[in-house]
Amino acid sequence: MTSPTDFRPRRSVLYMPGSNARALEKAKTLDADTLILDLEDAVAPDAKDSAREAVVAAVKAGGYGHRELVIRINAADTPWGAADLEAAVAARPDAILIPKVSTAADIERIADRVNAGHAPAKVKLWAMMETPLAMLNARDIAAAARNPETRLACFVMGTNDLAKETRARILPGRAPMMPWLMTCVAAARAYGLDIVDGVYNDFNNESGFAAECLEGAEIGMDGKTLIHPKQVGPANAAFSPSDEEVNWARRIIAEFDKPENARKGAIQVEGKMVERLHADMGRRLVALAEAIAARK
Ligand SMILES: CC(C)(COP(=O)(O)OP(=O)(O)OC[C@H]1O[C@@H](n2cnc3c(N)ncnc32)[C@H](O)[C@@H]1OP(=O)(O)O)[C@@H](O)C(=O)NCCC(=O)NCCSC(=O)C[C@H](O)C(=O)O
Ligand SMILES: [Mg+2]
Repeated sequence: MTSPTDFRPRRSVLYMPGSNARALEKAKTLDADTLILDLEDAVAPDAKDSAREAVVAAVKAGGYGHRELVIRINAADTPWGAADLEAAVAARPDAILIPKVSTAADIERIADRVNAGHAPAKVKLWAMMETPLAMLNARDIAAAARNPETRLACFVMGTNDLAKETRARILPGRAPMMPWLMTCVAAARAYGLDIVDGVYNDFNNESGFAAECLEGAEIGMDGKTLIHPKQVGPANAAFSPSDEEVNWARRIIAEFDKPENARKGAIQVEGKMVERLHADMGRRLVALAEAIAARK
């Protein structure tokens, strides 16, 4: 049986450059579920060291309320990777996001260093899925989560890097990317990971963004990574269960709870065939809705 505490909503996952003091402050007022304080691509090389200091200070100082805090570090093979990781471990965020993951060994190497730093178990590792090799190795990368010492908890799609590395185009409907998105959804679910969708760069295009959020929800994403505060509300709406869905789920659960249905695997509810798996899905949906409501 699930309970609301089993679900952490990750509908809106907002990136901000670690070098942008105003954004780090403003994020405390935004209704995002998760904040990614970025040290990687949003920060210019000259600003890497000061951004690292600012991000560590922000995480340690807190004030972000219910918002989950994630630090995205630079890759291990860059001049900043080692210092970023050490600083992130010391800051104790909810998660450290590793860019350009290509193999399970990439996760394991970082995990070894996080464990050596005696980070509490609550510090998870998230993996950016954004290289061609990661698409080919998605199952093996996700399977690393079978070992709790890897701390692996979530995939984050990096569609900009995927477009760069594969030369596939980012089009409305994302047909060229869909096989990779679905592969990563399947890999994540097979090993109990959450997964959040890639960013939508054209942040002033409200209808295009809404369509891509809907698409992400329909293919099974838990939420979407965002680049601008104006994307938070629409993402929260797109990835929240609707009242209609929650009420339907409650009706299915109630029918299966009736004594006369106790020994049945499939029943009719309001003219539709439902199975016990639909009651299981309904319980998850209700728990997610309750976790969202509890947040308010
Ligand atoms: C895109 C931006 C550079 C636009 O910034 P700006 O011109 O300042 O926008 P606005 O004037 O409209 O901003 C209005 C107010 O909102 C604050 N703001 C803006 N963006 C953020 C944010 N991300 N988080 C928090 N607050 C934000 C401004 O400070 C203004 O505040 P106020 O002073 O109160 O009016 C900018 O939005 C931006 O930098 N976005 C994030 C870019 C980023 O992080 N990119 C890297 C991650 S994406 C990526 O790497 C994906 C992946 O790896 C892949 O490969 O796909
Ligand atoms: Mg990227």
